[in-house]
Amino acid sequence: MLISDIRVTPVAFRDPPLLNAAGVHQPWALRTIVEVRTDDGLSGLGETYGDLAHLTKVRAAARRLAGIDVHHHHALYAAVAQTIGGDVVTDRHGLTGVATREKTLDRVFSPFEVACLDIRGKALGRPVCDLLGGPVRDRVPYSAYLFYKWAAHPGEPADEFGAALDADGLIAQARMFVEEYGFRSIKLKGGVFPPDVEVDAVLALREAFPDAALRIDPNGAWSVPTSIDVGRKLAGTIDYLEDPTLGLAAMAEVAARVPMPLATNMCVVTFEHLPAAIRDGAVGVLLSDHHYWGGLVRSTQLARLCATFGLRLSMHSNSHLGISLAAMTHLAAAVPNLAHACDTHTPWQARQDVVKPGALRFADGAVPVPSGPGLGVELDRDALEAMHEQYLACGVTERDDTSYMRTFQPDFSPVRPRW
Ligand SMILES: O=C([O-])C(=O)C[C@H](O)[C@@H](O)C(=O)[O-]
Repeated sequence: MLISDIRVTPVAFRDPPLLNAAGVHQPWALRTIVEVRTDDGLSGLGETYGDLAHLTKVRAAARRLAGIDVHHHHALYAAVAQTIGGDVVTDRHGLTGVATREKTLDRVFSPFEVACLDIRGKALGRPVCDLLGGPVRDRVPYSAYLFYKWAAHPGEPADEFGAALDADGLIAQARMFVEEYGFRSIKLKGGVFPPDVEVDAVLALREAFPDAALRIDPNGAWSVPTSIDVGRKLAGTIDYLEDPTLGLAAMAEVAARVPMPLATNMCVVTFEHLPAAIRDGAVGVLLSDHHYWGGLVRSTQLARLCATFGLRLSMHSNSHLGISLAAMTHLAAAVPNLAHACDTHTPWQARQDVVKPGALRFADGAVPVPSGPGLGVELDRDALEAMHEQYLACGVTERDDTSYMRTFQPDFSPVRPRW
């Protein structure tokens, strides 16, 4: 089963005006859809980030992968590595060289790996989770993801979500998602308003949803003292405090002084970051994400390392479509030590998708693992074309707007803590 052809299609879809520590979501979210075809007529799907810098790397890699056997994960990884180059630079977390290169490589490799697993599953007539060790759960719990939100992007008509700029607005937003999707876990994207306002919002959510698992994530917007203060005020209220502050050293300082574990998708984003994080006790919960941990197989390896070193595991998400939701669900189904409901942006994004409806649905806050072969989702080619047209027309693409990219890539950092 040799790769014969790869099609890379950037798409854009409407994104509501969600507020976070780095600013506001743009009217358009960008993604890249990867279709891998083999010489024996099978095809598989992958999905990844859509900013121009990343898309350019994905396109360059796609040109080099013809002739590789879809079973040969290591050969695929090596071929993608050749297209990435070997720049050694310091990343924003002060870690050098290998980590930065590996981070780029893993991000570019991921959609190709997922597409190859989709093909291998289809060839065997088995779901992708069977290729990852088999399911340990047949439905994957997800979390409602609350954002402070403006009613509409400037100049645009109001959307169906409405505004949420205070505790009452967030509670209404949570009710909407809990009623429609059955979520039992709720995450608040914070770092927008003064910390005490956000503490009060979380306490209000606790009162409104006494049985829900709660978490808050300000994406590093708080100083060490503020993070400690917030952590202490939320003792007994949240399951974990996600990325309260920036960098491993600051996280370790906070972790030693708050009663709940700290979680991250910002200061541990590649395997090279793990030793120092474990040594310093900076993190208690790791948010995995196959889009940047190098695909599904490497994410199961990460899960094993977390089990070995006593880190709990949750799952991060960015604005995404159904191919990613399917991949996330297969991965989560096959990871025994996943301890928390996974993040997803689907409720914000489900109005338009590149996959045909039906295979993915939420029931009681969870997505049943698709049972069809491979990822179990089918490309809607008309929708793909329409969303590609939107990409060409939306104007974000030519700017390669990095502030836009920062909002959607998992390890963006505000320059310094804001509060
Ligand atoms: O930690 C997180 O959940 C994220 O970084 C996810 C997104 O980037 C989120 O902040 C967003 O959508 O703006």
